[in-house]
Amino acid sequence: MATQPIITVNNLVKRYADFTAVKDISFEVYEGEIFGLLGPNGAGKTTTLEIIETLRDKTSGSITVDGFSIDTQANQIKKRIGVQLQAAGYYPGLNLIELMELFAGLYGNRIKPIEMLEKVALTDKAKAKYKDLSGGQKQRFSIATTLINNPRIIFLDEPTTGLDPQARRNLWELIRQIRAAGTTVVLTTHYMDEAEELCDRVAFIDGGHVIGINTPDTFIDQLVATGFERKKTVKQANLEDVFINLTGKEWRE
Ligand SMILES: Nc1ncnc2c1ncn2[C@@H]1O[C@H](COP(=O)(O)OP(=O)(O)OP(=O)(O)O)[C@@H](O)[C@H]1O
Repeated sequence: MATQPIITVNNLVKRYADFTAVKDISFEVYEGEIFGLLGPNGAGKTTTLEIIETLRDKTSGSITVDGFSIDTQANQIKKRIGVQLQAAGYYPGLNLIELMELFAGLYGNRIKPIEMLEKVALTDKAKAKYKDLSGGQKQRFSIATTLINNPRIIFLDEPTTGLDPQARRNLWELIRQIRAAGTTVVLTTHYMDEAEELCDRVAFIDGGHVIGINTPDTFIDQLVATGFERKKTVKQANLEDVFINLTGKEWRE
């Protein structure tokens, strides 16, 4: 695993009126990794992501993305990152191919929409409207839109929330494929099994502070070394294993 930083956040602070949501946080994301931002509701994850994505102003601190400063080179950063567009921007009258063409036009990029849909296994829905997709398909389409500008880094905010077990696992595979194709992935999630399975490193954010940053394995080993013992599981499987065993691993939508 390369440890070349592609995102560097130094002493980031974000105040909303008299409330400080992000309190002097610093971290690096390495090129080629899947990096998770974890933490309770309201911890400051989305605020931090949106500042890095150039969608929100910071109060103070410095950020570089792929070598470009957010203060002076935001346009360069925008060209190099992929951000999930809000579903509200998905014009209801257009099908997936037409939406892809529209977004590509906004980026000034020439892409083959069908190839983008192929990347996320949605070619058979090419003529469908976004509103008619299942939850998993909507997430995949949304991820496809992040890839239009062939970005160096993509940002995914809770990409598997609300998905069934098959769709979650298949989305993990899709995210791994995107990483394998050379794109760095930064995501937030409230699912710790997802972070453990998918992320190379995670940062825990709480109350606007980074309270820990490491690989999932190192965090777990450190906790175990303190004498922590999980209540012993006597069962060799859990209900999710039953679910997958009964209903299979394929996309179900
Ligand atoms: N535009 C805003 N104006 C005022 N306060 C805001 C604004 N946006 C976010 N906040 C506050 O900043 C804090 C951090 O919010 P943020 O959305 O970054 O948290 P989060 O970690 O992403 O939470 P969640 O896990 O619930 O998505 C919260 O207390 C939130 O209410």
